[in-house]
Amino acid sequence: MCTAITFATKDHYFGRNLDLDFSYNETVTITPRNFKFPMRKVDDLSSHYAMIGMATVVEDYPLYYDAINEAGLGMAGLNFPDNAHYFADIDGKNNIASFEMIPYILGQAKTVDEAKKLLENVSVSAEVFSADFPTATLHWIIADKEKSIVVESTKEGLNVYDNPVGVMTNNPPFPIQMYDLNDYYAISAHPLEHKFGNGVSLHEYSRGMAGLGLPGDLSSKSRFVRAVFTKYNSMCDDDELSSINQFFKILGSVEQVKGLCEVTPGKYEYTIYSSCMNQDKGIFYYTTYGNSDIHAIDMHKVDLDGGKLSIYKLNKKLSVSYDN
Ligand SMILES: C[C@H](CCC(=O)NCCS(=O)(=O)O)[C@H]1CC[C@H]2[C@@H]3[C@H](O)C[C@@H]4C[C@H](O)CC[C@]4(C)[C@H]3C[C@H](O)[C@]12C
Repeated sequence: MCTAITFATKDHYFGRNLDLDFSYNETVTITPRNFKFPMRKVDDLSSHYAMIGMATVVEDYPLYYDAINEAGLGMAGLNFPDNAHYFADIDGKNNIASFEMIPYILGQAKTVDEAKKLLENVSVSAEVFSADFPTATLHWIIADKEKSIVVESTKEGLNVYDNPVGVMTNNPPFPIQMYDLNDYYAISAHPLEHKFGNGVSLHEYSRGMAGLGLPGDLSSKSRFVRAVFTKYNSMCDDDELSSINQFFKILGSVEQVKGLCEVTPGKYEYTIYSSCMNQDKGIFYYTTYGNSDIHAIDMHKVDLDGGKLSIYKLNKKLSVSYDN
């Protein structure tokens, strides 16, 4: 399972938790403007917006999980098992393989509206990257500095939904997630008057009781509600350090601790990494399960007119500052 969020203070931020039981050796990868993205069914992208994000690089091809481009548009793929459906090639459509979706959109669109325009003629093709990888069953969140959408390719075709809360997890399909927020209508971060009549003596014996009912488990429906509630009630200063610290705290409210979610006998899902991308500055921040220090890679520190990938290995080793 995974959770992606958008967040704004003075700048705009986009990122996700990647929850899985193993890693595909992902790295922070910068793709400059003149790196050639070979496309299977449409013209290769030989000149495009530069992007930075988390990717597994296979034979010099970055298979992105989440990224932003130099214009600040962000996109992330999250698991959408049983519901994701990819198609055989359709005449007259741009048939884009699921692993090509992030470069296809971020390479060519500066905003959500431009992404929507591109998506009008896209069919997600069932083409696999190689026999060595399973087909990723994904849906995508796309966000610029103002708004966000969700893209779901199901048996019915390609659905594009406005995402007013800027949060996405996994199943069920996005309209159901949004509808189910109704169930939590009354939850609040502020103390409430009880509604049991004047004669009943009730008191709040603990702080936080107005939030009773907020789901605490790790299912994707529960993480969706919890991330939306946490994002909208969280408060922080608007400088960069306060903002990224707060972003990781919000993701922390839905992170997965090893051992709590068994996916196959003896194998447990956990938050392998959390990412936070500054959409205004082109900086990719991340933490890993093993090392909660925040690491940063700035896309503008490399030659974005180049043609070669810049690849940064993740720092997964814990270090402790001893104060005496
Ligand atoms: C499984 C990952 C999403 C995390 C998630 O939602 N996990 C929950 C699992 S579940 O709901 O509980 O089943 C997704 C996100 C990005 C995906 C990867 C990226 O799409 C890049 C390549 C794409 C290739 O086609 C397949 C391997 C792959 C390297 C993908 C493997 C896997 O599907 C990833 C890592």
